[in-house]
Amino acid sequence: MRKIAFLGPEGTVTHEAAHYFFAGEPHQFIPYRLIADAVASTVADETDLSLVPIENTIEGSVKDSIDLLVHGVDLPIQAEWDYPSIQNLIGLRAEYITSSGELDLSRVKKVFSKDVAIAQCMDFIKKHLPNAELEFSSSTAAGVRYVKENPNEGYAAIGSKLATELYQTDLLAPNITDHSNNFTRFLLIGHHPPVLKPSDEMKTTILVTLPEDYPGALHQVLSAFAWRRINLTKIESRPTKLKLGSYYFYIDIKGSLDSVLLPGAIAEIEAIGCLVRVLGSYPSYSYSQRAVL
Ligand SMILES: O=C(O)C(=O)C[C@]1(C(=O)O)C=C[C@@H](O)C=C1
Repeated sequence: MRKIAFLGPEGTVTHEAAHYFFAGEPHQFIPYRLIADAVASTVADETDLSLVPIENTIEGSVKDSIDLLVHGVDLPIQAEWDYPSIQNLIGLRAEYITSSGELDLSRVKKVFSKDVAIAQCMDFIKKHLPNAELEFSSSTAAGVRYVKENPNEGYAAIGSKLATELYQTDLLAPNITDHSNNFTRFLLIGHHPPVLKPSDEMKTTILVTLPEDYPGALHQVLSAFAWRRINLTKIESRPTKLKLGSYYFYIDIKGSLDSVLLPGAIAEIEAIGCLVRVLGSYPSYSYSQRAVL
């Protein structure tokens, strides 16, 4: 049975996404306290693969995950998929019920959740939780578990429906993200390729470090893809962490590394002195597709 590492404890959005895409397959999902710990378990071969959030509709890139892929480890991307990130306000209902039987959210004193999840719900927080301090937890489910363990404090958490059930808490307000179309893209990384359904869409992710003192290098990189009509779906710069002002580019490309044109584009940008590292060439799945056979 394949072991899949994820950001725990049980009940995170990552855990929900893992269940959804591997439904019906006998996988063992193993929770870790941090994304870095999950990925380290895959590096150490204690788990076969790690599932990590990489990008969100509202918040953009999950920078910790990108930096891990780039600086921390050398694990190839095996697949990506999109999963709806539905956040809910969770707590112990009895704490917020007035004598007339109404739910009074102005009594919430503190809200716990992962930074990314709090950022996804800022409109709701501003409007409905005027007296709540915000406190980051290591994951959404860690926040929900903490609220359950600390009753009568006026605490609430932002997290998944799965966490509400697992930690026997109440849904104080469902679906509170700023936009209903809130998706998170997850990457499955590791050396052991999973058995997956073929997908109509393949993607390739590369890291490009530009040569120094080469004016217009980024323009040349982009034009190597443009004139071949290769579609870039994402380009993001991140610091190399080696020197102030030094960046690499994280580029998602539509298409497989086996396609006719992509190797030529990569060779062209290497020829001008760019360093290119391929992070993976893999199937991409939307929410309506499931990845297992
Ligand atoms: O904390 C969780 O529940 C996670 O799975 C992590 C994470 C993230 O950091 O992007 C994943 C998806 C959600 O958008 C919010 C949080």
